[in-house]
Amino acid sequence: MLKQINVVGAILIQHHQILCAKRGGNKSLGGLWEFPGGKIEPNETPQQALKRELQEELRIDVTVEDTPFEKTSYVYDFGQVNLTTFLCHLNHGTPKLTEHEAILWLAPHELNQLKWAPADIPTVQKLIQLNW
Ligand SMILES: Nc1nc2c([nH]c(=O)n2[C@H]2C[C@H](O)[C@@H](COP(=O)(O)OP(=O)(O)OP(=O)(O)O)O2)c(=O)[nH]1
Repeated sequence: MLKQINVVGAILIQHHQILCAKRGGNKSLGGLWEFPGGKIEPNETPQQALKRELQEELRIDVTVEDTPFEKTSYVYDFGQVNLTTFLCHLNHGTPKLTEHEAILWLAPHELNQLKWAPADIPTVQKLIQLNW
C-alpha cells in the first residue's frame, strides 16, 4: 500500500506578495521551493496544523482561512503526498529561518521563476492565473 502523507501548506500573503520557502538540502525534496507547513498530526484540524507549523518553522502567528485554496495529490518515491493549501494572513512577527534554506516574497506572476516541489505546481498555477 502506498504511504499516505497528509500535508498542509500556507499561502501567506503580505503586500500582494506570497511567501516562498526553500527546503533544506538534507531533507526529502531538498532545495525545492514549497509553501511552508508540514504534516497534519493526529487529532489536529488542517488549520491547527498549519498554525502550529508556521509557529515552529517561521516563528510567526497567522490566521488561516476556513476554505482550502487547492487540494492536490502527488506520488513521490517515498509515498503519496496529499497537499491542501490555504490562504493565510500574518498577525504577528517577521518570518525567521529555522529549518528552511531561504525565504522569498514574490508577486504571483514571479512564482514560476522558482523550482517548486511537484505537488505544489497546481497551487502555483492557480495563483499565477489570479493575476492580482
Ligand atoms: N511543508 C510542505 N511540504 C510539502 C510541500 N509540497 C510537498 O511535496 N511537500 C512534501 C515534503 C515532505 O515530504 C512533506 C511534508 O513534510 P514536512 O515538511 O513535515 O517534512 P519534514 O520536515 O518531516 O521532513 P522530511 O520528512 O522530508 O524529513 O510533504 C509544501 O508545499 N509544503
